[in-house]
Amino acid sequence: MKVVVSGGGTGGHIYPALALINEMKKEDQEAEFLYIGTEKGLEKKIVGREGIPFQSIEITGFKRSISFENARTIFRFLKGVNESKKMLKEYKPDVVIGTGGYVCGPVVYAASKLKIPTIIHEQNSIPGLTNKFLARYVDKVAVCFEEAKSFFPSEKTVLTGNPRASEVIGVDGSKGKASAGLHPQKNTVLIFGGSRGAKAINDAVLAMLNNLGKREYQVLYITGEVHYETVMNKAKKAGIPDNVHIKPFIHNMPEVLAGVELIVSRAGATSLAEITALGLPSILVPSPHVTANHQEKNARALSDHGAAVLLLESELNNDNLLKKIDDILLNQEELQHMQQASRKLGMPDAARRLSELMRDLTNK
Ligand SMILES: CC(=O)N[C@H]1[C@@H](OP(=O)(O)OP(=O)(O)OC[C@H]2O[C@@H](n3ccc(=O)[nH]c3=O)[C@H](O)[C@@H]2O)O[C@H](CO)[C@@H](O)[C@@H]1O
Repeated sequence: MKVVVSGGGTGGHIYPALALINEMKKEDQEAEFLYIGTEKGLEKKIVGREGIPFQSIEITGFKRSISFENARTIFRFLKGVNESKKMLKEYKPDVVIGTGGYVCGPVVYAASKLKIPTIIHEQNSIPGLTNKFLARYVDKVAVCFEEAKSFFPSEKTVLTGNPRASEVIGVDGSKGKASAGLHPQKNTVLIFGGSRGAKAINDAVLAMLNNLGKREYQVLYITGEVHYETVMNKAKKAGIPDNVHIKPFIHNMPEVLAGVELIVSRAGATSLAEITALGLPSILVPSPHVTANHQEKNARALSDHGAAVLLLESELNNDNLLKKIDDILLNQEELQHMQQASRKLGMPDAARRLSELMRDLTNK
């Protein structure tokens, strides 16, 4: 089977695509893949590391106001459709899947016009612009939240979950701890702001560095590549405690997640799929800068069930973040209670479900 995968911009769209590819490779060693992304998104670097053939098109997102830039975006979309058609005619895939981000717009649209079977995968509880646009052209829509179903035509929409959930299961967490230089036995809180980092979380962590140093537990703190230098300069001035480990980005996230006890993060849908698959408690600070405030809705799907504590960015500061970490990590009963609630929401067989949907569509 030949598969074209397209999705990009941020990790939340790329890692599910890679997890699906890994599952399909396990099921069918002959399966072949082509990833279509952009040069500018995180996908070029991340997909490149996996040794998956990668081709790029040029595309940008729509601005909310009518502008000259939008006219250029429409021009780039049409150009992207033509480029995609050429790539698809040459590669001749059996199926094309889009996992979100602007780039999959022209790729999946072109595939549907060429009558190639198409699927989109929507990770969030509220869909993004590109998937809303593509929904009418594709054969199937795979979603991860019950709530997302209402945005798509019911006859083609299927709840599969996020394939990245399957990827974190059965992984050796002690390897993750060792790779990050962490103590093997100490309880650990992992703090990160999605795949690109978040300034609001970084500011709160920098302000509590000193107090974190007084704790028995240890901290793995991921700043996001673009924030790393600034954070390190400030952290060095404040003094970095021995139990706090700071990194720009982590490439073996499944191993690391499997080794920690508590998460502090944004509420990106792919991170949440990983967290619930592992039954990890979390403190979620949804980004207020996303379409239709979808991260808050994602976060509430966990906090309403006692699996996570919701902390709005408007209320975030070093004192209440540290207190919430202490309340969970230093209270075994609360920790276990949240672990159970989180695990109940996990969909660890998502990769198989999505892969099955792809096969059904191609009859292979
Ligand atoms: C600002 C924005 O538009 N964010 C969106 C983006 O978030 P973002 O890209 O931040 O997505 P998620 O938090 O859902 O996923 C991040 C992914 O990156 C991985 N990771 C993260 C840090 C790291 O150092 N190493 C690493 O591998 C995580 O394990 C996870 O697999 O896509 C999500 C999924 O559609 C959406 O819900 C988010 O709203």
